Amino acid sequence: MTNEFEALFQVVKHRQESPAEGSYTSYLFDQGIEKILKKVGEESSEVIIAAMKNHREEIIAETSDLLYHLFVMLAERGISFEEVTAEIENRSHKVGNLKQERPDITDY
Ligand SMILES: N=c1c2ncn([C@@H]3O[C@H](COP(=O)(O)OP(=O)(O)OP(=O)(O)O)[C@@H](O)[C@H]3O)c2ncn1[C@@H]1O[C@H](COP(=O)(O)O)[C@@H](O)[C@H]1O
Repeated sequence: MTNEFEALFQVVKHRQESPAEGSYTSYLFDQGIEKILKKVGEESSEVIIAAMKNHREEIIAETSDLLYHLFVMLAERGISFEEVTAEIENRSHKVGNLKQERPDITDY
């Protein structure tokens, strides 16, 4: 699974380094961070809507759109795929992440 993600990230990086005619990825890099973040926002909303509708194919399609646009954002900000996977790996050693409920305030 990580291999597909890594391969997609490599394609994105390649487009960043060598823009290609007719490439949507190159178009995004050319437009800049505001456009990229606008797409991340749009695609996030579309994932939420698809999940609310519980429409299986739509959830998968919109999640794929969101991941792609997140990868473009990471590349634009100079963050490597390995930095994110290292963070995920670090977290995998921790369990019991549920925050304890705050005690009720009884003294004012
Ligand atoms: N994974 C993706 C991918 N996911 C989504 N998209 C594009 O993201 C866009 C999102 O659709 P929207 O309707 O929201 O946006 P739009 O109206 O087309 O574009 P805007 O005017 O809103 O920017 C579509 O044009 C999709 O084709 C992607 N474009 C490219 N890739 C990958 O990037 C590779 C290189 O693609 P190019 O850069 O186009 O050669 C491809 O082989 C894929 O692996």
